Amino acid sequence: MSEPQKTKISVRHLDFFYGSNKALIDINLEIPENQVTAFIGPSGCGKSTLLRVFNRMYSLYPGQRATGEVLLDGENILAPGMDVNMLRAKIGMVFQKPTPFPMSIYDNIAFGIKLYEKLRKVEMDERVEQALRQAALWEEVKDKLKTSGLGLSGGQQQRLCIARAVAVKPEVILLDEPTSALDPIATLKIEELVSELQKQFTILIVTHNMQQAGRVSDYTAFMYMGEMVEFDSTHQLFTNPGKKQTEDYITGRYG
Ligand SMILES: Nc1ncnc2c1ncn2[C@@H]1O[C@H](COP(=O)(O)OP(=O)(O)OP(=O)(O)O)[C@@H](O)[C@H]1O
Repeated sequence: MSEPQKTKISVRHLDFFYGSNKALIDINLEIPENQVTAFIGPSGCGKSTLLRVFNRMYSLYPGQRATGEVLLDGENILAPGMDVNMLRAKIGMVFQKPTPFPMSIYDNIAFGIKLYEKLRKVEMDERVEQALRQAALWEEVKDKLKTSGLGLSGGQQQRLCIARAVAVKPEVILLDEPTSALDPIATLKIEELVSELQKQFTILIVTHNMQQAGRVSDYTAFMYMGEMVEFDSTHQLFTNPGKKQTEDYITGRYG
């Protein structure tokens, strides 16, 4: 039943440094397209650092650097000539804490679109609606689009951030522990949404929660102390891990 997966992102011999501190060590990884890949591992193992490499978020900070290659559809995004703004249009990100802008629900979505496209009012209205529908938020907010995004509940705010990310039509969405600040019901909604969005996007999710990785992801990467210990289908990794370190972690022996 399984067809060969097309690779969306290839990571080759990636090292990452915070100043002289090496936080990622020779990471190699092939991330399949239109699948959900989860990154798990104990606190400090480098999950968020790796995620932030994929949209060059780190290059905003002096002293942080990555070496090696990260190929997005074959193009090295670490190359010095890479257009970082274009890259961030292709690779959107949602953070752990919901971070709506202090503006209306409508403008939260329109803001990002305006950075990349010039749309007429009707087109913009359509795009905002489409993004909110994709984030399963439209029905809850359609009558209050002009009110502040900050007035929404935490779970709604996180879906607004997801809407904001999908509105610019990215190819990849990075989710950095997107449910850790949410209650179980809001968490479930985001998890359902991830499954839905995977039809259109390649999704990478960092999570502390192994049950969540098991529920939402097709592939799982287990990291430990800056190294990629094991990468496999989620089913295989959780039922028959190839490495003792993975087994110890998923059976709760450390972490
Ligand atoms: N801004 C920074 N400056 C220096 N070192 C950092 C910085 N951010 C992270 N590190 C270090 O890099 C390593 C990896 O951190 P990272 O946040 O990627 O881990 P993580 O697996 O995402 O952890 P957690 O699950 O706790 O969020 C850790 O040793 C951390 O101390």
